[in-house]
Amino acid sequence: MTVVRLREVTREHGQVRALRGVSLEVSAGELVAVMGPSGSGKSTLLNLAGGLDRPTSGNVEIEGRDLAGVPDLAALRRRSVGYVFQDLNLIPSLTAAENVMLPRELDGVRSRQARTEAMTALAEAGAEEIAGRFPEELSGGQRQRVAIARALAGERRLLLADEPTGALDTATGDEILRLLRSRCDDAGAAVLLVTHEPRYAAWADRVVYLRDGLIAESGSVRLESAR
Ligand SMILES: Nc1ncnc2c1ncn2[C@@H]1O[C@H](COP(=O)(O)OP(=O)(O)OP(=O)(O)O)[C@@H](O)[C@H]1O
Repeated sequence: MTVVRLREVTREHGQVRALRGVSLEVSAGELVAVMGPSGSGKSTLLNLAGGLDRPTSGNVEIEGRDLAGVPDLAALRRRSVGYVFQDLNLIPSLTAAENVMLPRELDGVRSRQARTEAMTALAEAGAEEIAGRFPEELSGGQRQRVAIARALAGERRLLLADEPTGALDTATGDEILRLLRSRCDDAGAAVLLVTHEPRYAAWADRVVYLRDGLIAESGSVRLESAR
């Protein structure tokens, strides 16, 4: 089953053509790595795939729904899409658990259930013991785990991760990749992962290389030895 489908998507910012006609499908259970030089359009692609931005032309479907026809994109995003971006957007006045709960509560999930889900997701991300702490009390790696937990809570079908391993050490980066991978394998999520690191791309089923806003190359990987 296709979870996200982009058809001939372009995105222009004035004179800048960030994407120039990209078609891509990611199925349930599939992890696709997006690589390419700085400015090649990787973040733009992720933003469009998750409905955070709209294409100049072409269309994007999430779970069979064309986003152009969705009246409440924010609700669809909260329900179906988990994001882990580099600036993690954790809310400083909320604890780790409350940060994870917030999108679920906005979506109408009762507080008690949202908390249970948050604790499960934090445990999965290896961050259970910091549930009650505030972002400023956490290390970079711990904040990253909270952001991952927030993306995982509520069993969203599409996970978008823009360099989620950022400045983390290799062991923590590997752990995060293992987590994303198991979401694909065990829960049937579709994952789009932007990374500069071949080490992490090796966890993907497929790697898409962007260059100047176009897919320059696409191929399957299964470098078992890297895992
Ligand atoms: N809001 C914007 N306004 C103007 N230009 C933009 C905007 N967003 C992106 N661009 C331009 O679109 C192109 C693609 O940017 P994008 O951030 O998608 O690339 P990237 O591959 O993710 O880069 P990096 O690896 O540095 O994050 C770049 O030339 C960038 O300057």
